[in-house]
Amino acid sequence: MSFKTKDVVLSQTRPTTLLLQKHADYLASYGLNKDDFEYCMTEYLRMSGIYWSLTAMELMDQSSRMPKDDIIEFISLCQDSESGGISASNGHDPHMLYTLSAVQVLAMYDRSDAINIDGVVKFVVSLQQDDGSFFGDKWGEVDTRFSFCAVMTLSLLHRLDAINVNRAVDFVLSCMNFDGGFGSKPGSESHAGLIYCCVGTLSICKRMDALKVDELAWWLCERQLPSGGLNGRPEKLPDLCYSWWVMASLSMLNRIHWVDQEKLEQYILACQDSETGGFSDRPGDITDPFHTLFGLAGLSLLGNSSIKQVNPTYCMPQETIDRLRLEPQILL
Ligand SMILES: CN(C(=O)[C@H](Cc1cnc[nH]1)NC(=O)OCc1ccccc1)[C@@H](Cc1ccccc1)C(=O)N[C@@H](Cc1c[nH]c2ccccc12)C(=O)NO
Ligand SMILES: [Zn+2]
Repeated sequence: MSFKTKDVVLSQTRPTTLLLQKHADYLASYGLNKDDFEYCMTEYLRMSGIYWSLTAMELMDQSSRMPKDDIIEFISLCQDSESGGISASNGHDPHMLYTLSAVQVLAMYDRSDAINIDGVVKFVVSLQQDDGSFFGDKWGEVDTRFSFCAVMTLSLLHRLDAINVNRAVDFVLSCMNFDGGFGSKPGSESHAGLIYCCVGTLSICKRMDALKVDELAWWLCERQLPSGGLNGRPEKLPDLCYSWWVMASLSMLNRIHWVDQEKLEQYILACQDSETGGFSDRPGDITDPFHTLFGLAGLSLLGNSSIKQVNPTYCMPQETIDRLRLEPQILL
C-alpha cells in the first residue's frame, strides 16, 4: 500500500535566485491596460490589489514607480460618505477588507489625511457585535478575519480605544481549537490563514499570553511538505501564500526556526516566473500580484537582505510601523 502525500516536485530547471528587477517591472506594468480581462474581473478586490502591489514595491524599494497621486485620489473616491466605510472600487459596497487595504496604503504613503478618519472609525465601530465579533459589512457575515481588519485598521489610525477590545479578544479566544489553532467562528476547523488573523489580532491587542504556543507552533510547522512548501491545512497541496500565513504566525510566536528555512526558500524561489516576472502559488502556475507580495514578504522574513524588512503582524514595511510608533506584541 502506498501513501501518496499531496505535494509538488521542484524541477531541476527552476529559478534558484531572486529575480528582483523582473518582479518590479511586472508590478509596475500590471493593470496599466484597463481593458485587460483580468483587470476587469478583479474589480471587486481592486483596493486590496493596490495594497499588494504597493507593499511589494515598497519591500523592493521601487514604490516610486507606482502612480501615487492616482492611487490616493482613487481611495478618496471609494470612501462612502454615509457609512464612512471604504469599498474595493468606486460604486461598490463599503467593506472591512477594503477599508483595511485603503488604510494600509495611506499609512505607507503617510497620507491618512486623504480620507475622513472619523468616518472610518464610525464604520468599524458600527460593525462590532455584543459578543465582541465583527461583521464584514452591513450584510452581517461574522469571521475572525474581520476582527483582524478592525484592530489593524484602528491601530494604524491610533484609534484602537474606539472599540471594546476586551470583548474583541474574548471572541477570538472563543475560536481557539484543541490543536491550539483557530477557525473563522467558534467550532470552525483550524486554518493557517485564520490562525494568522487571530494571532495578529492578539499581537495588536497585546494578549498573546492566552495562546497555547507550543501546540499552535507544532500545528503550523506540520504544514511543511517534502518540497519545502507549506499548505494551509493537513492533506492540502502547498501554496506560496501559505508560506506567509504560516511563517508570519511562527514569527509572532518566535518559533520561525521550527520550519526548514532553506527548503522553504527553495520552494518560494521556484514559484517565480523568469519570463513574465512575479510569483505564483505553485511552480509553473500563472503569477499574480497577491502571490508576488507574499513570496517577497516570505523571503524577507527568511532574512533575504535584498528585500526590506517586513512586519509580521501588519504585513507592511517595518519602517512604516516604526514611523507610526506601533509596537505589536511578539513573544520573546
Ligand atoms: C480572497 N482571497 C482568498 O480567498 C485567497 C484565495 C487563495 C489564494 N491562494 C489560495 N487561495 N485565500 C486566502 O487569502 O487565504 C488565506 C487567508 C484566508 C483567511 C484569512 C486570511 C488569510 C485573497 C484574494 C485572492 C482571491 C483569489 C485568488 C488569489 C487571491 C485575499 O484577498 N486574501 C486576503 C487575506 C488576508 C490577508 N490579510 C488579511 C487581513 C484581514 C482579513 C483577510 C486578510 C488578503 O490578502 N487581503 O489583503
Ligand atoms: Zn495562494
